[in-house]
Amino acid sequence: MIRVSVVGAHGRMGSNVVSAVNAAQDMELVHTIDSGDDITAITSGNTDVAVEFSVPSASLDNVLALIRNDVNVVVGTTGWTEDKMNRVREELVNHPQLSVFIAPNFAISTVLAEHFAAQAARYFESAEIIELHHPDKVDAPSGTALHTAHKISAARREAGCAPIPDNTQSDGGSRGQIVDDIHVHAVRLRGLNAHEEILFGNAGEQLVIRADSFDRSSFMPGVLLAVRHAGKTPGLSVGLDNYLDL
Ligand SMILES: NC(=O)C1=CN([C@@H]2O[C@H](COP(=O)(O)OP(=O)(O)OC[C@H]3O[C@@H](n4cnc5c(N)ncnc54)[C@H](OP(=O)(O)O)[C@@H]3O)[C@@H](O)[C@H]2O)C=CC1
Ligand SMILES: O=C(O)C1=N[C@H](C(=O)O)C[C@H](O)C1
Repeated sequence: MIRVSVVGAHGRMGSNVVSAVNAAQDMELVHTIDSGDDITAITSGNTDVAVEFSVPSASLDNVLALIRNDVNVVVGTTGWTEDKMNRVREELVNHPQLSVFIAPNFAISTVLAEHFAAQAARYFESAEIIELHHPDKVDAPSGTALHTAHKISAARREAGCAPIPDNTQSDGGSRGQIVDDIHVHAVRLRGLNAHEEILFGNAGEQLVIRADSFDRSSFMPGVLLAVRHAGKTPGLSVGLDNYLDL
């Protein structure tokens, strides 16, 4: 049995993870932790893998505390910068057997959309991203959109693409945030869950790649897959595509 603890367990994602772990034949739920609880209760003595879905401002400290207690971590929380990931890498030097896995998105539809977008990126003059989410989300743009923008940009750089054309002369904020040269637009609308559209354009043609997570159950197979991989590839890794034969 894989012993699993959940951080952010009462949240929208954490509560789904608790149910998914309870339903998995090969997993046993140990600790459930939220804000105000003592995360150091999660140790290698009681837990093989901690799943962390909290808030961007707390996630790094939670992950560092779990590493110090020799626990593998699967992270779904957003807000990961290169600086924060470097802190994790530093901490892992003293725990070389551990794995920390961060996934900007655990839904297969979105992981594939991002993969296909990276493949398409070099064939188009223009690329923009629209992400659409429920209005209770605290961060914008989404972690997924940031990750997708970086992947598209990397693919375009590698292919030597020309800069994306844009003759905007004045912008009151309506052109979105520029992330690694890609314009990213965020919509917050009651009724939505998590959605992403990647738009590519050439003269006379357009390709739209769209992924829709209508329900948080869409993230659970990816979370369980990551839990089952935990500890097998020591160090920090990012993205569910690491575990898919793409
Ligand atoms: N990677 C992916 O596939 C997905 C990622 N996400 C991301 O996951 C994160 C959580 O989203 P969501 O579940 O909707 O958010 P919620 O606000 O519903 O849940 C957050 C939970 O974290 C808890 N929490 C807050 N601070 C701490 C802390 N210091 N230590 C431990 N727990 C804490 C909260 O507890 P309390 O209420 O007591 O403060 C709450 O239970 C977000 O960053 C979101 O973007 C979401 C969906 C999919
Ligand atoms: O907050 C959410 O809901 C989601 N957050 C993640 C993100 O910011 O990319 C993943 C998914 O889009 C749902």
